[in-house]
Amino acid sequence: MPSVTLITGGLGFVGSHFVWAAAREGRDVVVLDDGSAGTSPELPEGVEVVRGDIGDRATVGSLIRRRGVDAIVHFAGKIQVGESVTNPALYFDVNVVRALALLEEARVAEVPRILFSSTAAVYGEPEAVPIPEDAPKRPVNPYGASKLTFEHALEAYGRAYGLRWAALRYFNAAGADPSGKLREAHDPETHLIPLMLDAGLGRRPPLTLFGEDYPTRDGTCERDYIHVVDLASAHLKALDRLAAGHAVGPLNLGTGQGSTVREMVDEAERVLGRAVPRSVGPRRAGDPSSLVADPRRAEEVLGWKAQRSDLPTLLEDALRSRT
Ligand SMILES: NC(=O)c1ccc[n+]([C@@H]2O[C@H](COP(=O)([O-])OP(=O)(O)OC[C@H]3O[C@@H](n4cnc5c(N)ncnc54)[C@H](O)[C@@H]3O)[C@@H](O)[C@H]2O)c1
Ligand SMILES: O=c1ccn([C@@H]2O[C@H](COP(=O)(O)OP(=O)(O)O[C@H]3O[C@H](CO)[C@@H](O)[C@H](O)[C@H]3O)[C@@H](O)[C@H]2O)c(=O)[nH]1
Repeated sequence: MPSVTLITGGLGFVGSHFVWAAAREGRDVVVLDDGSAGTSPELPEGVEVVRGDIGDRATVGSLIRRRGVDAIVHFAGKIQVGESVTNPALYFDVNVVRALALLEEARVAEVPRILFSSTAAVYGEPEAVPIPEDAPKRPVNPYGASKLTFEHALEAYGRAYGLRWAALRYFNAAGADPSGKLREAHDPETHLIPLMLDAGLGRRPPLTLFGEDYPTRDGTCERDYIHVVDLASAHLKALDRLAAGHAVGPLNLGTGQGSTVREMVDEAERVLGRAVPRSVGPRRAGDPSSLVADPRRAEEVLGWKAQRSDLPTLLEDALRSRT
């Protein structure tokens, strides 16, 4: 029987890019999204979109059975670090309680494999960068804690029930499809790249740099920005590996190269050809100083390497999607 993949959160930033990548390879996919992020990206013709909650077991179960789903790629969730500090109840509800309902329904329906969007936030403040997968996991915000909890559930389901799973720990998802038809559009937008490009384009207020007293080379936070198109290709490879009967487990998806906030702003100014108005503000709660992936395990296991994540390409793609 041909494979059918259920994509939760397929109307979101990373999920919509994955839907296109899968469809371009002729894969059969169905999207489940409750629309809570308020985005409605253009998706490939013919892709079924079910409006529903991952925690609604009746909806999930009937969808899995009706479409014959044999793999799940689970992107749906709440994603803002700052909001998770002020409203942890929401993060544990969506990212843990409802996600566990999805997982349990998948088990009952005998779905053999699942890919999960995890995050660098599971590591917290790392002891050393670049960060390998077996580094200590001590999240410093409820967002990271909620994602790590779901990873623990996957591990336990794998051991007890033979579920084959991968937890793909993205570092900072960024960029956009080179066609310009998809874009990073969170509401409210909290991510650095859209905020700084829009500030440079005069569409938003000046950018605030959150802190300049971090122990990094220029005092601003360092992150590892990974293009969504590279994320999508890693997911396809991970799905194939699971389908071939292999275990995958946790994998970092990053480039291994960190960029500071100031370096990002400098590169954005070059790509924009104009200044990004900005000021320096206090630190944002829950921000680790430096998060850079050691991507070697993903490269070995998946035979994958980031291709479009160099800063000029990544920012040019992001800019094209906003103009
Ligand atoms: N953007 C990043 O930098 C980044 C980094 C690391 C990990 N991640 C993870 O990747 C995943 C996707 O992130 P994104 O940036 O595309 O976020 P996004 O907000 O654009 O997409 C999430 C999607 O999930 C949907 N959703 C939320 N709650 C739902 C529910 N209860 N039931 C059904 N659908 C629901 C939303 O409507 C949205 O379309 C998330 O799990 C996030 O934690 C993102
Ligand atoms: O107006 C802004 C917005 C961000 N930043 C800084 O820019 C960096 C990147 O911030 P942001 O784009 O908000 O991403 P992160 O907070 O690093 O979090 C992202 O990356 C994490 C993994 O690193 C994921 O888990 C999260 O889902 C995703 O939101 C951080 O140092 C922020 O302090 C600013 O200085 N000013």
